[in-house]
Amino acid sequence: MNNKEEINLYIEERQDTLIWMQDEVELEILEEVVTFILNDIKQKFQTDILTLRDEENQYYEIDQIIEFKRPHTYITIPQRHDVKTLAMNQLRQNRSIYHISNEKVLVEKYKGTRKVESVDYSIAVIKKTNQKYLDTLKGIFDDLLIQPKKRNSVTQETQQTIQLQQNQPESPKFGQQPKENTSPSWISKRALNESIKKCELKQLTLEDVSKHNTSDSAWIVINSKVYDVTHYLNKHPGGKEQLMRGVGTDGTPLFMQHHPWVNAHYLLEHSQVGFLINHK
Ligand code: HEM
Repeated sequence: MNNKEEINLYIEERQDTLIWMQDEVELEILEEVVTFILNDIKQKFQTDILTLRDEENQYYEIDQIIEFKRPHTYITIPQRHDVKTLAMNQLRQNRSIYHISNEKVLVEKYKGTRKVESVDYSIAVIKKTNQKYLDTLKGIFDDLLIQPKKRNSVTQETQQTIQLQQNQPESPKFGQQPKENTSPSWISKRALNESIKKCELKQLTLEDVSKHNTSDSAWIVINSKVYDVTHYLNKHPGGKEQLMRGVGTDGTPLFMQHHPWVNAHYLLEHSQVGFLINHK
């Protein structure tokens, strides 16, 4: 007998639940539906980059969520602290349930416990919408990046853009060296990430840092670099409370007092939000 499978995606007041019958729906279709939902989230929150993690704070790519059937995936947007991810046991106001088959998706939308909408999408429409989103993205990339030496065909380029989009951003675990990008591509994913990151790193004052002094948004300065350690708090080997002592401040002296041998930048490179500048 076949069982029901379920995946939940969470961001702010929103919960998207995918339900399908085990072994009846092709993985490729599930991936299209997850992509469809994530594209919608990207548009609503006006961002190109989403980060996906499970309850253990482990990072995932879209295809991995499906492959490993992560039941709960939390979506965050790097450096957007106005977008909160609610705790698991908190009720979400906006819930959509996607009942998926190989031909169509029935979406039921709820506000609280009240059902407000029920829509049918054919898989073809979902694929088309995803493709449209990619084309828009491709347009933006084309404007931004150096063109490939040889363009083979539109489909191949689109395929590469799919890879770029789905692999964004790189997903190392805290404390782990990110894997080198070895896949051939007309623009190195790493170079792209780095250029995006460089643009995003801000010049910050101690006053800016002091505003992020809670466990919901915890910034710390170590050696003139500002890191967002919100997600490292529960991973800090010395405990959350110890790390909180330095949050919102230049934590370099405390850091050096306890463990001058620890390479903070290696551990927190991907959580850097900027550089400390002297104000006045
Ligand atoms: C600035 C505020 C901080 C304080 C007060 C603090 C304090 C501590 C304390 C008391 C320990 C336990 C040492 C022991 O077990 O004997 C510890 C361990 C550790 N902390 Fe921190 N810490 C701070 C910031 C950080 C930051 C920003 C990082 C990292 C990126 C970090 C990474 C570590 C690591 C890796 C250990 C384990 C060290 C080892 O096993 O040798 N800490 N910390």
